[in-house]
Amino acid sequence: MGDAGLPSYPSIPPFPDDIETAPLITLQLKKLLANDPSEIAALFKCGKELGFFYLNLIGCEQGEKLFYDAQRLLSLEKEFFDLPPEEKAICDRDTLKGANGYYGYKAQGKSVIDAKGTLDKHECYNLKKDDIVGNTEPLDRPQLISDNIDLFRSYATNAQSIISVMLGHFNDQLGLPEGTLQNLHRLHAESGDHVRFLTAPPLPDRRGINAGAHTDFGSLTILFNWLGGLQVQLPGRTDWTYVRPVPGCAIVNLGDAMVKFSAGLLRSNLHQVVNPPGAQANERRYSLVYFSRPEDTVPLQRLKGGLIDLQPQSDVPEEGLTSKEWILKRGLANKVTPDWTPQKFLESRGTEGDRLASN
Ligand SMILES: O=C(O)CCC(=O)C(=O)O
Ligand SMILES: [Fe+2]
Repeated sequence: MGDAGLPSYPSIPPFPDDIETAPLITLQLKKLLANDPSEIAALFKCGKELGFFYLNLIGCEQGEKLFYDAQRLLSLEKEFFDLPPEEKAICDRDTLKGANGYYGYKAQGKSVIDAKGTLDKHECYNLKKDDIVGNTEPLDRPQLISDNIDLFRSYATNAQSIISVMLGHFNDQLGLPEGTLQNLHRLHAESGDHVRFLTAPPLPDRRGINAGAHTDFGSLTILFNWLGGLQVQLPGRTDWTYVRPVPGCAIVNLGDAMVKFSAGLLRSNLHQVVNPPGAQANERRYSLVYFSRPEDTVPLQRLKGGLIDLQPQSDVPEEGLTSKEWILKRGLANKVTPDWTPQKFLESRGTEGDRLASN
């Protein structure tokens, strides 16, 4: 039994009670699955206002399965990062065949977190949904990952199905033709969806940023973290506010694709990750993320119909990159390479570009 009274939840030092935390709304997955009208309205409001919310997974079979799979994946994640470097090198993103330089393992300090060129403080491993569910040939990976592929499959298919329910509600609230958003995110179509393992050691001075300010590139993100450190920039503010991890809840946020599809009606909020606060500061931090993204060939531009047609038209023509092009543009521009420039980094920013520029 862990801290939260939930079986298999890890024992961890408490998140401090004396720091400001972001007022994220808690939505009940159980109610969203049951098409509860007030929960659906609350989901839409969260999407328009902060773009981040807690999703309580307890109380329904699908949610509890996701929650308990996430706890098992946390143990696996710790084992993965403890593998010797030569094992992790099997799936190094810079040499991994078929990874486009993006999927696979990234060692600490291999990307930059700001335009000054500051190096990141985290390690991560991105395992593609297409790989997990058999849409494409598996990329090379350590045996540990292959041995646990059933757990990844259970987790990814369940996450994708929960995301599809939420996309359906956004679709209907936006007044789009039935099934529009869900049909741009089909499980068996190739996309940039992936499961991410992410870890960072405690920083030497217990301060500082381990993942820089960003918005997520895709549609919806389901995030599990156990220690604090995630921070959001609340609307109208330029400082950063911690998001308290809540046992039994995932943190869900909208990405840039939702902003583009909805012509700015929905919000993809800036966030960053710093060293855990208070009594948690000496701990290694882990997170587990499911990123959903539109299918590879989908152009990232405003959809037609419903409330979107009432959004202002921009004078600047839309770039209209496909989902795959957008991910690679954003995902590769922060790599430490000989030709990295601050300009390249700035040009690769997401829909938050204007907000960052105004800070
Ligand atoms: O580790 C976290 O809490 C957030 C991670 C994140 O924002 C990301 O991987 O995009
Ligand atoms: Fe993120």
